[in-house]
Amino acid sequence: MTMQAQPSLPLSVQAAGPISTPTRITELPGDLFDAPEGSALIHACNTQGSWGGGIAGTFKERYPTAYQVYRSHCLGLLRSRETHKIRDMQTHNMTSISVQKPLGTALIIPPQPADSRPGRKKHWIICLFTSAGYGRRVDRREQIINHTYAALRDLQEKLVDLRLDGTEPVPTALFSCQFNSGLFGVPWRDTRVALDQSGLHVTVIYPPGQTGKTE
Ligand SMILES: Nc1ncnc2c1ncn2[C@@H]1O[C@H](COP(=O)(O)OP(=O)(O)OC[C@H]2O[C@H](OP(=O)(O)O)[C@H](O)[C@@H]2O)[C@@H](O)[C@H]1O
Repeated sequence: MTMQAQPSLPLSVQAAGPISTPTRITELPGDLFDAPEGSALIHACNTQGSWGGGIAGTFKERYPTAYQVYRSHCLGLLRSRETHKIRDMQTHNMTSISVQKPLGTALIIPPQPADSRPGRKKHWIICLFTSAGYGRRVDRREQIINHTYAALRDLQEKLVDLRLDGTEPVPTALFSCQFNSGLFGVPWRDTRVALDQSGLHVTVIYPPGQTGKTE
């Protein structure tokens, strides 16, 4: 199945508009890896440098060089921490927490020449660092949601910088899976709210038979 990005909505990084702006998110059944050549595939990552199960395992198998870029990025930051301001889900007050880098950020990996295979499309890969741990050590749901908002803000800023830089090609469109909703155990509707509020134009692909949330 060949999927088209939202043709009337070229990739553009919009300032996060008011909540009432029309959603820029489309959900379609299919296979994320069928996304058009040159588009970016977004998935949720841990900060330990592991793409093990779930869709990450497929990313690792299809893009082994990109996986090494992701892993080196994580290992280089394992001893770095930074302070994040987050909203306490109970008191709704802003509070500061110390988190391990690169939690709450995005990593944009251009197509890696060594990952090219005959007949396979070249894709950018975007890692959203939404949980430090994985498996039994996965972060709590509210932490993952907080880091998702932060990582989407960081992605928006990095896409603006990429476009302003002008010396490098940019992803032709943004595609994602229903990230956080599998092994990270966060209901898709919660992540979808963060995605709606990010102001990004994203086509979300979900396996046929899994429910999407179409507008
Ligand atoms: N081809 C395809 N096309 C479209 N959608 C596809 C698909 N294949 C699967 N999906 C769906 O994509 C969503 C994400 O579900 P996932 O469980 O994979 O990821 P997640 O974001 O919840 O969690 C991240 C952690 O899981 C990983 O593995 P490890 O922890 O390392 O073992 C990472 O490394 C992180 O740590 C689910 O809706 C799947 O149905």
